[in-house]
Amino acid sequence: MTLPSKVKIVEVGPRDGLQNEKETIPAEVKIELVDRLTDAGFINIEAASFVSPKWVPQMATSAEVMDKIRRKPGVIYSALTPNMKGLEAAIAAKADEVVIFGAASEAFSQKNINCSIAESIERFRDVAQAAKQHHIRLRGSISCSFGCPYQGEVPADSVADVVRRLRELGCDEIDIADTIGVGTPKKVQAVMERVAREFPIERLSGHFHDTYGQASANIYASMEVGIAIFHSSVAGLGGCPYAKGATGNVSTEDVLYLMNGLGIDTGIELDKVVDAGQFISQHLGRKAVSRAGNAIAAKRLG
Ligand SMILES: CC(C)(COP(=O)([O-])OP(=O)([O-])OC[C@H]1O[C@@H](n2cnc3c(N)ncnc32)[C@H](O)[C@@H]1OP(=O)([O-])[O-])[C@@H](O)C(=O)NCCC(=O)NCCSC(=O)C[C@@](C)(O)CC(=O)[O-]
Repeated sequence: MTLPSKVKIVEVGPRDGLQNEKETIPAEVKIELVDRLTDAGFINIEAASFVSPKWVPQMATSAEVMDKIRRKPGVIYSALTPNMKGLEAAIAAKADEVVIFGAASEAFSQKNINCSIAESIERFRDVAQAAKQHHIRLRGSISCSFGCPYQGEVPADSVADVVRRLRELGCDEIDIADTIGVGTPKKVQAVMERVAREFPIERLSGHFHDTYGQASANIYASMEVGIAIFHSSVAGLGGCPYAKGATGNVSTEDVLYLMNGLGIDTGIELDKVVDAGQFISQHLGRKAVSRAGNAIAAKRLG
């Protein structure tokens, strides 16, 4: 199978990457991180999450971040919105895109957003209608598409069912997420081929956490079956608070190094992403979780 000549990389570090950090990160650090990523050339950055601050305290600065980042024309700044309260906050914050986020497993849906899959779709219905009325782009995200920390196996048909429901709500793009990083290439290809029967493949994305070190292989395998949109997290930051032990998304630096090596265009400057990864890692007081990021940074030191 041929690989795509160009892929879209959605940078989720400022949200998925930081949401799990225990120490409160000042808004100005989050703002500088987003601005650095804007300068690196991303056309889509997930910068905020309008959820309960009791559930995810780190995202309580989302309104300030969205207000003070330097917006570049043509760049989509996204925010998670699980319900109408979140959507109203996202409209006030002038989000370019809102993300409704469900799960392919009942157990994770309950743990993450405190409702069943069916209830979440009903909650999302109002959010989707309001987003469309306000001409805001709508993305859907499906957690645990390759396995659930609570129920284990997740059938591809379960993922396809949620894709169908999100399609009916009018999603412009749908993320197939490996929340706990358990996916491996053959399984990933099977799930991607199954869900591509429910939704245009060019608007499906792969969101891979790297807990078992499989994310880059899974990205390659996804490209082989036609996926050309991927999420990643600068410095390999992150993990979902409701998936114990889940590490961060695959690092953006590793993904860009892979794409550059394959001659696949991303429009993003790897060196600037390495700078951003080193910036946030220094603030957090720990090394980046990125092989390519750390190797490039070390090489600079000579
Ligand atoms: C979804 C809820 C709010 C439902 O929580 P709930 O308890 O069912 O909602 P509620 O309506 O009963 O409200 C409870 C409290 O939350 C407040 N509230 C209610 N909604 C909002 C809101 N939008 N923004 C701010 N506050 C809100 C509401 O005002 C109330 O405040 P109180 O009266 O107790 O002071 C809750 O379960 C929640 O916030 N969960 C957090 C989910 C989350 O952020 N998870 C991590 C992101 S998802 C993820 O990382 C996975 C992903 C996307 O990356 C893909 C992958 O890898 O899998």
